Amino acid sequence: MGKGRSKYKQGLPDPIETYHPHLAKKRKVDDLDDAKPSKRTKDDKKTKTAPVVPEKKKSKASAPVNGTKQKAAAPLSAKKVAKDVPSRAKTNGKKAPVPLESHEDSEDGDGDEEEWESDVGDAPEGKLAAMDFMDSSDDEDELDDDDEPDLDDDSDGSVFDSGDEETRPIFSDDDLSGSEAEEQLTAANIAGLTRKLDLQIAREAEEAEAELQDQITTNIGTDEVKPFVIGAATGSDSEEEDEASKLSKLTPDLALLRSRINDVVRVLEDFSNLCEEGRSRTDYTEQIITDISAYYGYSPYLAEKLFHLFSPSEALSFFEANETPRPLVIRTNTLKTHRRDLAQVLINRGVTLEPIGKWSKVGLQVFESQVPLGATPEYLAGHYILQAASSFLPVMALAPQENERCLDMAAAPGGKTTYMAALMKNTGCVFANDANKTRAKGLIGNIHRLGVKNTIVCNYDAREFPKVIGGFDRVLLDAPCSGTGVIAKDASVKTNKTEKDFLKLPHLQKQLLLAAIDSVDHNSKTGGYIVYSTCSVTVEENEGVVEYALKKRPNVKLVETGLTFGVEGFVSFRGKTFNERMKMTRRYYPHKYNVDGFYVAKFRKVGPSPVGSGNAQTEELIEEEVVEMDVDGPDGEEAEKTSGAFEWSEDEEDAKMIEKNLKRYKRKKGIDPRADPSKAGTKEKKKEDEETISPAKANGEKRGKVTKTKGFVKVSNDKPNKKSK
Ligand SMILES: C[S@@+](CC[C@H](N)C(=O)[O-])C[C@H]1O[C@@H](n2cnc3c(N)ncnc32)[C@H](O)[C@@H]1O
Repeated sequence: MGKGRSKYKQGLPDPIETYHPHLAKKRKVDDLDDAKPSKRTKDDKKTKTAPVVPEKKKSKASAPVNGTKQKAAAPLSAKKVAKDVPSRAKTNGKKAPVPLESHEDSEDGDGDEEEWESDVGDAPEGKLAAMDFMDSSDDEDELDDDDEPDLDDDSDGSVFDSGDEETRPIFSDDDLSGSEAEEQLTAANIAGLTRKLDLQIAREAEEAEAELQDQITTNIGTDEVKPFVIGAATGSDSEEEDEASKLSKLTPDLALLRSRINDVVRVLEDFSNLCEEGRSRTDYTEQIITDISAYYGYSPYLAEKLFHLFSPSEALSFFEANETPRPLVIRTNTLKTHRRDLAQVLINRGVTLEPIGKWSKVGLQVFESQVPLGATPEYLAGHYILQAASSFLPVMALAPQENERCLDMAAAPGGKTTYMAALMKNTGCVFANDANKTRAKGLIGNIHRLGVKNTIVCNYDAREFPKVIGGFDRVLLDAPCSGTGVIAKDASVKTNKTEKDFLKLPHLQKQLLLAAIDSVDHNSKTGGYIVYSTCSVTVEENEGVVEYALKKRPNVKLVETGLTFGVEGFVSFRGKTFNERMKMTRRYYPHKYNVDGFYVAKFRKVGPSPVGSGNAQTEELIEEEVVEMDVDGPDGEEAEKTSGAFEWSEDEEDAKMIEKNLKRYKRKKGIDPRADPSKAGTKEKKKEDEETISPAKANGEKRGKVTKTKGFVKVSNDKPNKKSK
């Protein structure tokens, strides 16, 4: 059976709210087994026979576990371990060409097409033409400047959970003619869904059994047991032990490592009761970061950065979720078909699928398929695109309207551009830009295949906007990023992102965001919005960038994204305080929603950009302003003042506030505030902050007086706007 014909089963995704160490321990070893049958006996045996901690170690702090004394696993040097021994992540064979993996990728992520190509290679002869449409984004080109971040590292695609069994979503009103059709569809799908349910029930039974076994063998759940998890303070008790310790550094016992990770989580979450005498929280935290780094194969630097985003148990859920692929999702191209029709055709071809959830009317989650989805006649005809569910979100937040003029600043390979065009029903105009020429070619391929007719592709460094062209109604900046949200898809992120990347990328992102803001027409009758998104979960690439933009451009304000789910953005993080409105931004996590990690922020431009802005690349970055805020910490008075300075709590206060801030800004820049006749904010149109993001509604929304496609004319930035609409 060729790869393309393999079944790629997709279990029903379960959002994991909280990590249960005692459950996961067993599951983890099973995962290892699944991935590498040859390891099965060994690991399995170890889990069942080895105690959580070896019994030899003698220490006052050790507590009896199942009648034995616990022994701490030797502390491991993560770097050493990562170098010398196969980590858990490496042993699970994720890099092996597993059909499930290749099908998990989506077209709007880097390198996705490469994997699909191999599928097509195995497809029947007549379908080989599919390669023409799919060889678009396997290129690894970078921007010319060596010092620029690696532009091709961003794998933007990710996919979304369709929801749990109880709340199985139904097809939306717009694409179902009636309940009869739905019934037919469900009946046709029933075999696949039943199989899926059976698998889930079996898995739950297995987990329950594992939990029972676990409690028997380790006494986890018995509160009196204090885990002894950190190496003895005085060092080893014997030579024999030293040897054992050395050996374990070379060949870490994954089950033991795992066990210690679980134990440390327990300690950190109930520190006063479970901590060992003389050990600080920092000791435990350092230990768990070292262990996570070794167990999952992350650089210690990144493991630490990611660990601190969550509570200890949630962090573990996050790392765990990164070990499993997200579900495969396709987006119906409503320019060519309806979701119901597409679903029916694909079901007839042997595809098991269902709508991804009530929040989307165009997404279908695929559980199983008899055919390569990148080579069906419907695919070739552009009836759908393989697209991560999380990739829908920024476009839904942007909510482009018919006849508007929109810019997608970093567009290749075009998953979001083509969705924008579909929401706009091929009216108005979308400028789809990407700095990478080769990737831009892939963008053109997708645009053609999906029948998009309102889009102009261009190839600029987006920091050159709005010098290239400005005055847009809406701008999407799906920024190049570190990809810490898509580790399940690209495990190389675990080790190849350095501290330097987390300085360079935010710098670029800030420049791009300023350019995005400056490219929007604040006088737009229907729009005036900017959406910033990344497939990264780090604060410096998200809230840090947004905060910077708010400070640099007091003429924008954060507004609700309109997205119906997602965790609120941080208003404070490890001593940094952000604008209060930051909670309007949305964070998405794999362990929480079974989507790739993502971030979405929406701004409304309420006044003109500062005179003289217009080339974000050359504009000086005022990092100090952000740093200034940090020093006082979250509760500092100064921080309050600073953050409040750019905050609009009441709409009616906007005009005054904007004017004041603009004057202050101009004075700071040495510009006479009276030189600019435009009164910031006074012409602000009355608009709802909360936009409806339902694509159907977006498509059907009442429009202003905008008529046809606006011409490809240079509109000077924020000058009294005379462009013809
Ligand atoms: C996250 S991907 C975009 C994915 C795309 N929005 C989609 O949905 O298919 C980021 C893109 O930014 C592009 N890029 C990087 N630096 C850029 C720059 N300075 N100007 C414009 N595009 C840039 C990269 O080539 C890459 O295609």
